[in-house]
Amino acid sequence: MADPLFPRLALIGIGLIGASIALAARRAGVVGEIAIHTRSPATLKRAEELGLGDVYCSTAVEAVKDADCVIVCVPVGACEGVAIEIGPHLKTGAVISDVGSVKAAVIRAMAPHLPPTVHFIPGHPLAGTEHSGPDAGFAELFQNRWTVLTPAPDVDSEAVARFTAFWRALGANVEAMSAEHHDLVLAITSHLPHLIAYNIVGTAADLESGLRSEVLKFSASGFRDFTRIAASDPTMWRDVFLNNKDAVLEMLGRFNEDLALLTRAIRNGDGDTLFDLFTRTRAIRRSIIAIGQDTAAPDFGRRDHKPAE
Ligand SMILES: NC(=O)c1ccc[n+]([C@@H]2O[C@H](COP(=O)([O-])OP(=O)(O)OC[C@H]3O[C@@H](n4cnc5c(N)ncnc54)[C@H](O)[C@@H]3O)[C@@H](O)[C@H]2O)c1
Ligand SMILES: O=C(O)C(=O)C[C@]1(C(=O)O)C=C[C@@H](O)C=C1
Repeated sequence: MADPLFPRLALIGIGLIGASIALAARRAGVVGEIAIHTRSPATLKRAEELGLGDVYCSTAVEAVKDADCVIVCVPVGACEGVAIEIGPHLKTGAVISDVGSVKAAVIRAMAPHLPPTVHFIPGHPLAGTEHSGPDAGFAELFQNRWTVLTPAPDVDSEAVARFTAFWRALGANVEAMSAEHHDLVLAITSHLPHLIAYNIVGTAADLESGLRSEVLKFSASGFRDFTRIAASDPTMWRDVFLNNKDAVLEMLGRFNEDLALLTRAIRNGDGDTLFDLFTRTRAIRRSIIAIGQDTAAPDFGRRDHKPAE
């Protein structure tokens, strides 16, 4: 059997994403030993019961010792604390990454605490569900989905190639781009949709009780899809909005302008405006399905969007 890409992989945080990485990496045979640390002892015990790793560590320092690759799988707001803790204990030449849904803020928070002897390759798998915790993980999560990497331009290309190969072995398609571009694209494709879902479900929940019970009773349609998204982890999404503020506000501004136009069209009985928009959006959905990416990333076509080595 070929040598593993990383003899020791350390996962810090073992929820939906950490557990899915553990299962997928094990199945792909790309790692030797998997060391796991997570904040709560109960979750660490559960990870052990599920057989997600080989070594279960009560501290992050213990988990990263001699690790060739460390992936931090915690909420965005917890990344800085983890970097402070593990920074002095990282193996020379190790790849250090994360899976945070926001990139620029995570890089600002982590980079100052990492030694120059490691290769920092931030990442974001564009795959997930509304579930969290280690029981939610599954090996197929990354299959045919995008993972975006946002290494600084001067990061060692061999390390980037090795980490790209790791994600590809987990079934992902890999793209590299700048952290700022990532954050702008994800603001419209992921963060705003979640904000809209949280808001519409909140609006329904605030209706007077008679109407609210009707909403719940008849929610077998579009509203139900929103409730799935709005069931996503509150800590994770609080951190996303606190850490991608500018890009989300930019997209929210555009969204509100477009919503005002639709509001006016409805008030004025302007059916053409409504029909034209709905025709355009239906075509977008059909083109996404036609290229077989209804579960993958949208078009990132911009100058700083380049395939990973
Ligand atoms: N859920 C998704 O759909 C999704 C998709 C892609 C990326 N992400 C990103 O992945 C990261 C993890 O998300 P998740 O869905 O796996 O969350 P999760 O809640 O399922 O798991 C997070 C884990 O991190 C642990 N943790 C929290 N703070 C910690 C700390 N300081 N030290 C050690 N462990 C700590 C928690 O105990 C938990 O086990 C987030 O940054 C999120 O933005 C999530
Ligand atoms: O499918 C879902 O439930 C998701 O919300 C996954 C989703 C997304 O918005 O597409 C959520 C956040 C992540 O950062 C990446 C993926």
